[in-house]
Amino acid sequence: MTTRPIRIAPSILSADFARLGDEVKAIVDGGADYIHVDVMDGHFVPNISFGAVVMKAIRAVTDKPFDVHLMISPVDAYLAEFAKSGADIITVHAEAGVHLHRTLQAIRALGKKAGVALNPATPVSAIQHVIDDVDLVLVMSVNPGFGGQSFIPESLAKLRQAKALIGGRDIDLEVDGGVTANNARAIADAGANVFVAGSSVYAGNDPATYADRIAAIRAAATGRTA
Ligand SMILES: O=C(CO)[C@H](O)[C@H](O)COP(=O)(O)O
Ligand SMILES: [Fe+2]
Repeated sequence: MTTRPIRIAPSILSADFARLGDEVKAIVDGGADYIHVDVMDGHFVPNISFGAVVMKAIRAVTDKPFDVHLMISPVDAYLAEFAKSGADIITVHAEAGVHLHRTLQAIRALGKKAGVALNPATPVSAIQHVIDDVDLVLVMSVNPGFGGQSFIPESLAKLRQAKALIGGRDIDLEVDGGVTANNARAIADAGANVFVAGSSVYAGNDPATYADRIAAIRAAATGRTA
């Protein structure tokens, strides 16, 4: 199991968008460590979500770090806008452009933490030569584009490989897709320390349930009983 602090990052993709500010506040009150913001362009992934304008509007609700997952290609032209609109961690996909090294440097030059995401079919070796240019590695455990999908079991082996590549570096290992209290222990054992959870936190959109769901994932990930 990882020795890095466990962070729970609920994805607002499954929030009730008609009450988005309240939904963000509710997960903060429920114990979220990060706010995971899924930006989809209808080109890199087959779905469109929202952009920097919406993210900026919810930035005022909390001081918690915004963990922004950009499923955009090409992405470089949008980095400054997301940085200015309140992102703390900006994660781009390794598959989204041919100049990944330049993109990661651009994120750091904006004063933000740089993350790199891997689709399920992309090998860990794709980021071997940029590992010293990132603050976070995101292993997609579903094909990106939609919330509510099932965790791909092969992701556990991939997380172990990513953890081995990270070694002793100061880099977070994030898992995204199909994360629940039932698989969080195995995921933590594979080396992840940042857990994105959309539908398993927001299902039913009842704010009264969020704290228990976040606590259950955290307890499973840390090996405690909820
Ligand atoms: O990046 C994503 C999808 O592309 C989402 O962050 C992810 O799917 C979270 O949703 P869920 O926990 O419901 O799987
Ligand atoms: Fe995501």
